Amino acid sequence: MPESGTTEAAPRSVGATIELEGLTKRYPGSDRPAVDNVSMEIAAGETVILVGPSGCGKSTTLKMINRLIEPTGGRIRIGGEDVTDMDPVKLRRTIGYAIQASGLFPHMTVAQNIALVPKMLRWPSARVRDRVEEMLDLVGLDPGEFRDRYPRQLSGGQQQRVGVARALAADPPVLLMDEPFGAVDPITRDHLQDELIRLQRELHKTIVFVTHDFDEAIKIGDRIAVLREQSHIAQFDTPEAILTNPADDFVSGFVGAGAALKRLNLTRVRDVPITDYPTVGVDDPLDEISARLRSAGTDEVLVLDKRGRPYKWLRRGDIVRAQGSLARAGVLVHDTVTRDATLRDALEAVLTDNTGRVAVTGRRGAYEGVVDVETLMNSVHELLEADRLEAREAQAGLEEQRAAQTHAEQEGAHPPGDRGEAQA
Ligand SMILES: Nc1ncnc2c1ncn2[C@@H]1O[C@H](COP(=O)(O)OP(=O)(O)OP(=O)(O)O)[C@@H](O)[C@H]1O
Repeated sequence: MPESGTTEAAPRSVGATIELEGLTKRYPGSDRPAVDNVSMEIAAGETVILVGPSGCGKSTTLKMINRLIEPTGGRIRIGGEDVTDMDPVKLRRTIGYAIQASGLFPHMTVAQNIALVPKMLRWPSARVRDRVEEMLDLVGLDPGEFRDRYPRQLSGGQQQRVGVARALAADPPVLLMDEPFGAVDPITRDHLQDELIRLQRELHKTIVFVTHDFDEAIKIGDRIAVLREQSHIAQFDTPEAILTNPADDFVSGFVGAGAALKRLNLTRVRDVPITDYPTVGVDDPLDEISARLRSAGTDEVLVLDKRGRPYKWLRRGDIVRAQGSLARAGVLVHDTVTRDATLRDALEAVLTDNTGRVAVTGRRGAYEGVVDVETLMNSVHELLEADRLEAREAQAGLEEQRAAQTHAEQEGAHPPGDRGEAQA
């Protein structure tokens, strides 16, 4: 089992291995198992995504890992320890669990929700309090603002963040996530995905994540298990391998059309040049802003709010029309990306804001730079070019093989039924 470190206020346990061996679930009254004989090894600190069509058994597989559903056959080992027969309540205190629509208790405050498992584990109250603050900070919510709110006073995305904070509160080595971002709008969903990637870079938990969204799987997963009925594994590999080399028609069908464009999901904003852009503060005097615009050499500046977050794009003409106040001038920033966002997110943001660039933000949404549309287009071209080259090579290989086969057949060197391999 992983060490939980010292007994200080902020213990850090990293991920543990998960081994599923012949795991099977037969629901009473069904003539065939919902999950049939699944074996899988997940490394410590790895993020593994289970994807597959509705009803294929993803959730059942996931819930057997923390024994919310009792397996009818097979074994589960976590950190090398067989937990198949362990007290399920004890087991669940060592495994974080986050679900769609956050699963928060409505009559408890945010702080009480997050404190739930640490309290059950009888942590001293000062440590619980510190932990709640730390967790809220970790998921990008200001503790002062959110600690005492009730779930109904939060947006869907904020609820989901609290759900993740709660799942991580007792510092479990393993985190199970069942379509955690399934119920939020696409932009919030992208941001939550980015945050999970950032968190995981800090925390190194072992994460098993269920989704039926293949794009989400590509973005988040170190490896993806594509499942068919009864959780039979069609392919278990890295996103790159599944996109470029799907094991069979079922997997290609699941990967879907536009595999080249989907590769945009594999490149992150951090992988392309992020450049500086002229900025001004929302409280700066108008004449200073004008001077900044003149000296900037661009015909636009980015206005940051009091906390340094992108707020508005402001053009030269806007200042003239502003008549002394910025309130009605400029165009609000609708979408931003973090360094963990994919190029696809960035392209979408550029298209949403229609300014030719997107602002890149860091912790708590603070401005860090921009990525412009040319940079994005260059990367798209490079990706597509690489795909074309690969396709051309594959085609050339195929033609060579066929030519050799035709040649061999013409020579009549093969008895009937022989598939005609090329002769050396
Ligand atoms: N409690 C239950 N009793 C009987 N059958 C069940 C039960 N829960 C799930 N099933 C069946 O087991 C199969 C797998 O269900 P499961 O929820 O694991 O699938 P899933 O892949 O997570 O689906 P979805 O993507 O739609 O959530 C389905 O055929 C479902 O109808």
